[in-house]
Amino acid sequence: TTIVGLIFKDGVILGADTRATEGPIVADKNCEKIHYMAPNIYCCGAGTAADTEAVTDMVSSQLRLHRYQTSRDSRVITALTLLKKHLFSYQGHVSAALVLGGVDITGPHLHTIYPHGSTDTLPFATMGSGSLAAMSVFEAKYKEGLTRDEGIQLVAEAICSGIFNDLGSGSNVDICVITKGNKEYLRNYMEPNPRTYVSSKGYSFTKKTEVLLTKITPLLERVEITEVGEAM
Ligand SMILES: C#CCCCC(=O)N[C@@H](Cc1ccccc1)C(=O)N[C@@H](CC(C)C)B(O)O
Repeated sequence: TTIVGLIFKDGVILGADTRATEGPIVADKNCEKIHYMAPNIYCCGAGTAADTEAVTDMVSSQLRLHRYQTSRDSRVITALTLLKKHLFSYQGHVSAALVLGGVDITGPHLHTIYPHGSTDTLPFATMGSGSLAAMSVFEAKYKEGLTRDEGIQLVAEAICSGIFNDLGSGSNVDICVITKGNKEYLRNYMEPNPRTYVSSKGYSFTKKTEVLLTKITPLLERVEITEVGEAM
């Protein structure tokens, strides 16, 4: 996974790739890693898919109940505290590495949360197996006061760095733009790895191959079963 976040002029932008793996196998080519926490708060997840899904769902529900109790919009710090206390209590056994971002009455906020429960607050952040590739892009190009388009561009470039240089990341780029009173979830903002069109007409072989096949087929018909169940 490659997940990122940055603070720009008007708020926060989150980004993620869409690959889920099981060892060397791609288990899902287009999964969603940017989770809804509250109308103004989203969270990217890396690590064990089940853990990132479950922990963000749980805290999202807690935030919703808290909004009813307080009659107020959720704050990013509330989500941060609920997430880190839960992860810390499980001593790192819940393998969720998160990039939490949102805009509340106190302004824009971006945090990283590690599986053991430690957190950091930064103007730009990356997590997952592709985090080093993505961070190299931010270290080279991030600056304060980025416009919405500049921010989206930089997030997309950082995610693409993970997609093309980390085998644990791949497929598409998802982006989420959060500003005061507004959010845009851009699912599959980029699809830089389209599947090349597979001919529906089947395959055609060169003349030579056909000749070879006509020679081999009669031989195959003469294969005898030497022992029960054993074919030569
Ligand atoms: C779909 C499906 C099965 C997903 C299995 C599954 O959690 N894969 C993990 C890697 C992993 C972790 C621990 C044990 C085994 C396999 C994975 O792809 N994590 C990505 C993020 C999640 C949200 C998709 B990323 O961090 O690479």
